[in-house]
Amino acid sequence: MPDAPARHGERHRATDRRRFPAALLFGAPGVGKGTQGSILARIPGFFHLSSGDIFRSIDLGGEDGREITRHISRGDLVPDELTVKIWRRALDAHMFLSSFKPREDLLILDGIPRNVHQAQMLQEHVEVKALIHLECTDTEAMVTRLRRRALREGRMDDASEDIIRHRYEVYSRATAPVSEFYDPSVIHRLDAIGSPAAILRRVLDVLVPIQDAVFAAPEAAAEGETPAPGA
Ligand SMILES: Nc1ncnc2c1ncn2[C@@H]1O[C@H](COP(=O)(O)OP(=O)(O)O)[C@@H](O)[C@H]1O
Repeated sequence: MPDAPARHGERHRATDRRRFPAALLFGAPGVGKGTQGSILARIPGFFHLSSGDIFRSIDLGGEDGREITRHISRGDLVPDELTVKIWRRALDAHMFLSSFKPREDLLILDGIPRNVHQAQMLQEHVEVKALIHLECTDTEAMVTRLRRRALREGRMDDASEDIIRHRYEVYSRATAPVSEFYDPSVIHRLDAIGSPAAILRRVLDVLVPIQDAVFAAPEAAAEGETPAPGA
């Protein structure tokens, strides 16, 4: 059941205390996380949840929507408490509608966690089995890609080159350290240069064995695997 809405600023306490096995799609803006995520979303057994997509689907006229817009339009991160609250609400809604089926689907998170504090907050909700770091050293190529995406999709976070460059600065300062939060055994660094299919193959090489291991024992998956720390 979806949780009762937590007030803004309150720590979100999920009523469903399961920790869902998850893989993180990680990397700089424009590196292709969303492309891989949307392909994975079409494969049975994966459930892709993008924090950016969640924010873009929120009613911009409401209180949360106005605050989110303020941060996104500057290329800044949305505050952690609000981010995790809304992310968890979206996850609960998908579970309620059975678009996310915890017994069958490996959760693929895209765009979250975006700093170490979010990584700590998410520990209560997910068990990170893999962090897939899509790497591309050609920042200029990615900036060009984002400018094209802005024209195509009208995204406010890519509206100007200044905002895009600010997003890179936020990535290097706040997001890149997230990969050090996790055990090195779960980190997979993949070359993000290549066709979507070539990169998909690299991503699946990591994810398929994890999916097999997590869902091989149906009763373990049915229990939602590991209880949250302190549960
Ligand atoms: N986990 C998060 N924490 C804070 N802000 C976020 C988070 N995810 C997305 N955002 C906000 O939404 C914007 C767009 O995110 P996203 O769609 O993931 O961008 P990209 O795919 O280019 O990396 C970010 O620049 C940020 O302002």
